[in-house]
Amino acid sequence: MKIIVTKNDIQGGAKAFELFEKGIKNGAKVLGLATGSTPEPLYQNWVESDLNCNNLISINLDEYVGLKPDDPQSYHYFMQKHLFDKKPFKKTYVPDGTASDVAQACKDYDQIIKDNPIDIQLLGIGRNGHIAFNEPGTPFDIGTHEVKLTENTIKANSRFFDSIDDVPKSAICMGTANIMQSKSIVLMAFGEKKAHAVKEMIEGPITEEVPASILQKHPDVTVIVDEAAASELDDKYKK
Ligand SMILES: N[C@@H]1[C@@H](O)[C@H](O)[C@@H](COP(=O)(O)O)O[C@@H]1O
Repeated sequence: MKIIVTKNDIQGGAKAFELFEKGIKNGAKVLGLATGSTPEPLYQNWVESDLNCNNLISINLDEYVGLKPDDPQSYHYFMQKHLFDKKPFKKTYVPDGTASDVAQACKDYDQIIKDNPIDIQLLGIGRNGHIAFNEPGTPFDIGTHEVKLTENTIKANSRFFDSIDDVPKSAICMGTANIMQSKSIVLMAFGEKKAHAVKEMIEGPITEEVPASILQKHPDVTVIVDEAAASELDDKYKK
């Protein structure tokens, strides 16, 4: 894993954008994209840039079950607002949280990923080490699936909702196996609340209890962390 430590999230977002821009200029066509507060500085750099996205395909990691695309808390809405409205892509995919047959929607999403292998996958990380919504204990070898969100995640994500009761209880999300098939991965983490998860991901054992730890096995991962998120890391990673 390549670790880049930046002063803060603004610099981290700029660095992540540099990596995406370079990758796209070198031929990356399919991007795996993520939501949450972490990628916002990246998307801000993106929309302010002159990067043309007309030939790009995006495949998002996850979506809440039950939220319509025009629901302001949905990940569809987030992506439109932060990126796609300002930078139109050739095609964008986000899991269908309103599908009547969720199992079929998951299979369809696996097929989309198979047909469009991801060149660069963007990830954030949850405080418990989750990636996308792959919670601790999720098998490493599964594809897109419906996941019941843990109380920790519901609590952490309730900051985006009026009340904790409004947070959906489940989501459709790419599996760890889908993520590991991406050619390259850029993971961003900012703030001291992520410091422990970052340490476990990089220095801890590879275990399904820390979903992000599987990334130690991927040949091309860049981790962009600010000083706060890097604070628990061994000094040798901070150079
Ligand atoms: N499904 C998302 C993840 O993809 C994201 O990485 C995580 C962290 O969110 P944030 O970046 O807001 O800390 O939150 C959610 O659970």
